[in-house]
Amino acid sequence: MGIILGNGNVLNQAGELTPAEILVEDGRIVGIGEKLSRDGHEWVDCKGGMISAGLIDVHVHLREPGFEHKETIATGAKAAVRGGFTTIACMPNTRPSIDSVDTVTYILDKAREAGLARVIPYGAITVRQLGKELTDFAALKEAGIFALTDDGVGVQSTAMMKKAMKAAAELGISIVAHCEDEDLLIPGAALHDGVFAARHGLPGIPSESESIHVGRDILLAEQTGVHYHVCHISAKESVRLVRDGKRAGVNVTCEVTPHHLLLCDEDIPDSLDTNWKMNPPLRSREDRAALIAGLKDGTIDMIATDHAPHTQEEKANGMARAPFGIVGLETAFPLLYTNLVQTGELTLQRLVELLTVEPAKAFGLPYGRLEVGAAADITVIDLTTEKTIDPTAFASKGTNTPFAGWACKGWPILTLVDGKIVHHDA
Ligand SMILES: NC(=O)N[C@@H](CC(=O)O)C(=O)O
Ligand SMILES: [Zn+2]
Repeated sequence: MGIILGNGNVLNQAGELTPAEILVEDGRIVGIGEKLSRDGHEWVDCKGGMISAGLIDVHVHLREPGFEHKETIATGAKAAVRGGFTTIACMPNTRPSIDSVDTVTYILDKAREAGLARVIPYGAITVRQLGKELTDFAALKEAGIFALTDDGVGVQSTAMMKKAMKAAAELGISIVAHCEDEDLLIPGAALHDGVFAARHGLPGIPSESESIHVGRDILLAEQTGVHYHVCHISAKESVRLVRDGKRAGVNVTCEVTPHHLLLCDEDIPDSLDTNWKMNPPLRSREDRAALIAGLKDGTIDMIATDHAPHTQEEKANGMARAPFGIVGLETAFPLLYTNLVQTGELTLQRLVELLTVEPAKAFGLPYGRLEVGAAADITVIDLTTEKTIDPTAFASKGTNTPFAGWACKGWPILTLVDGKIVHHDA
């Protein structure tokens, strides 16, 4: 006996929503049609919502092991499926960091126990993410990592990055980079080096601290032939470098976060609320415009949340000392749908692609498509009911978001992973 997702709509080739039912059996999509035979299957009402392939997020901080007070694999995976995400890749800046087979295995086991989203851990590029010594790439690959990254910090040494790319290319693993040149950082700087920081007399984080690494790494990727992916791109110069790299035939991809697409430094409240502090920082209005242009022309390949939960106590430490990061899994789709699709900036079809097939394509994942034969990773999204973002209702332990109180449409109501219902807002 299977499950029929009825009373829903799918995007057709032309990007229009058309009525469709989906039949799921044994973890796979086995039928898509306007009316399917009931045949004793369980029937689930999609209430007129959009049925899409499950969303994929390649940039999530789950905090376990080591920082379970901020998030656990179970709470993060719950937040993921509530946000419509069926596959998430989790970052290695845990304690211990994900630099050994044991830690990879620990995370995969915990994720299986939680039984919610697919969780695929990244492996660290360097031991303890200290930038000094490469981890055992072959062993990490064998253990099942998503890709390699030292996210949370940039790989400072150019020689180390080149060595990492060479080794990763040989093994067919992607190198994913948090681009940040620490030489250009001022201690305590928390916000973009732009109009807002200047108005408040605060030290700023310059755009070139990011773009210098982007440029350096694209040249190294060209040399080594590795697939190189830029995390949370934020500066217009970085977008330009990726665009040029792609034109030159370099195997470079990049992601952008919902917050960098929707906010800029001038939106930060004068109260200096630390829910507006994240790394990279919200940049200028022009940077934000360049990110949207990059999404439209294909320079930017995908959207990833950079879900980075921290406790309210930690965030209460003031702008200079509070940790960088905001949560994103439970608000990404409604925010993007309401503020980019409904405003006419992006089509619904493109938004869905940026969260499904595009990340799958870039990283060679067998997910992200709603088609017969595919794994039944499915998300149903209510495009009409408006609700206000309420952090107290999050499944995530983190409530650190600048979007509290925003009214949005586009809320995921049903999520299936491997044919199993893991979230149902009935
Ligand atoms: N993005 C953030 O602001 N913070 C991330 C680290 C990171 O992704 O660089 C975190 O781990 O909290
Ligand atoms: Zn990062």
